[in-house]
Amino acid sequence: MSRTEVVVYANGELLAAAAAARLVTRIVDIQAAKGSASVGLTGGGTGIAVLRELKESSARDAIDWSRLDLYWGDERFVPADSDERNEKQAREALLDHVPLDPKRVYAMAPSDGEFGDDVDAAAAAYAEVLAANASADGTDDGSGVPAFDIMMLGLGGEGHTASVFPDSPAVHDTGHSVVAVRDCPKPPPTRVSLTLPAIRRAREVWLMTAGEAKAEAVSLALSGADETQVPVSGARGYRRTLWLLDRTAAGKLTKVYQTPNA
Ligand SMILES: O=C1O[C@H](COP(=O)(O)O)[C@@H](O)[C@H](O)[C@H]1O
Repeated sequence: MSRTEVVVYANGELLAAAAAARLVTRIVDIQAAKGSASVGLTGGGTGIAVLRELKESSARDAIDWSRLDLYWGDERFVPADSDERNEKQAREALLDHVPLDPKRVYAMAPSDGEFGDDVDAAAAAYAEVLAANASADGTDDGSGVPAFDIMMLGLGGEGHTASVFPDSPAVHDTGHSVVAVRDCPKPPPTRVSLTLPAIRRAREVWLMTAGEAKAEAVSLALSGADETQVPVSGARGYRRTLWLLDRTAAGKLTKVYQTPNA
């Protein structure tokens, strides 16, 4: 059975620090239980702030970084050295500072990588990586997507998550795990993204966001809005969906949620 939980923090800084602490605990518990853990990373302000907090935390040494598989929920299809790239931001914030096994860091291709500017090929290649890993780790249910332990995601004020935007081809795609995304309303316009069905292969989805601009989308998603109009509504973990919000992002919720020190 899947459960939804909402935790509200006083501000975005506290949210990022608390999410980083939560991530350490969860990864350590998962590694203790089954040897290794898999985590999907997100771009965006809050997602990168969480990684920065983790880098600064001495508790990060509790994680066995060599037994961690890292994926991305989406990537901006730009050159490898572009500051807009989610992977580059994640590396600077955390990944370059911890002893990861480079073979277990599964980045999506940049626009100057092995597939050149062919974004469809980049998406197809990532789908192949997911399928190979799902088969290797024994979690393939026929979808070709591993059962990620934790998928971290952000969201946009218009309701996008990963790079799945409202009423876009990606949100209507139920036949692929990874898609090329063009003409994004938010720049950069070309991206690679997991689809909603692939996201739902995660045991836990953590939706993390701060700011008043996100309040409407948060409220719509938690009221069960149609995922084709509010894609984040369809981002659910099959065991748990955890919303980590600051007070302003939670500002349009009518129900009272757990609010530590908020
Ligand atoms: O472009 C993106 O935006 C979203 C949300 O970012 P935010 O800065 O508004 O929090 C993010 O989830 C996604 O990974 C990223 O590519």
